[in-house]
Amino acid sequence: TPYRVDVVTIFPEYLAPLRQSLLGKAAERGLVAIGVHDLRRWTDDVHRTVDDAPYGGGPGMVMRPEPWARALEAVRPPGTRLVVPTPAGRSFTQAVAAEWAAEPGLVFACGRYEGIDQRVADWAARHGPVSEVSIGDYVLAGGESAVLVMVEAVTRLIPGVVGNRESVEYDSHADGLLEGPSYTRPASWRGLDVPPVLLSGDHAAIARWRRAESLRRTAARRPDLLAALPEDALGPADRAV
Ligand SMILES: N#Cc1c(-c2ccc3cc[nH]c3c2)n[nH]c1N
Repeated sequence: TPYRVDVVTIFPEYLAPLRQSLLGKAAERGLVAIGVHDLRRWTDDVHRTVDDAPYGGGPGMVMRPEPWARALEAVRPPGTRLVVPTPAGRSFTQAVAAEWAAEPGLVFACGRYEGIDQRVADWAARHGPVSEVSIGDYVLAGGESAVLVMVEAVTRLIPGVVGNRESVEYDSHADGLLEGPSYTRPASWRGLDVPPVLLSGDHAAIARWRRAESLRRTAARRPDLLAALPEDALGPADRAV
């Protein structure tokens, strides 16, 4: 059975890229099934109202709970994880993507305005797991871009979606570190040469070099990742770096 992704949004056309390329092919091959649903389908007034003023005052509008509850009752298979993108969420990481890729599917609730009435997530938690997550420390105008990011990160981990399995395992963040630099032909280009070890054919030396480059780059660009590594992640050879 395909990995099922459903997205509820007031901008369904924003999710059109989900039908392109990698994901489009995976959908054609029956590995992934994607549904995009317009929240306004579940409104009950002639104006198809989805928002209202915030209790307690403050700027902007808040998304009303009732259309969301009707939409999720129609779209969400019981027990399926509901993902709510929000700048106030827990961090979405490669580890979270891997966890979700092992589940049967996901339902995404895309907020707009100042967000969705909190009672929607609270109510939804009675019918299955709910994850309020953020894709980074910057502010977007809505959840749709975050959904595109998370759907890509999760579905590429589903077996068969990415042809070359190895490229998934050797990703940055797959082992908690950043991947090192990559090179291809020509060996010398505009006065810049490929590191000789990569042309040596000595696979043990190449593996050592790549590990050292990965550690060096991680220490330089993301020391937070290095600090977060489990105790036994760095071997004796790594300490030499
Ligand atoms: N995920 C995530 C987000 C958002 C986000 C998510 C949903 C809404 C709804 C209105 N504004 C939003 C911003 N901003 N920055 C992130 N990393």
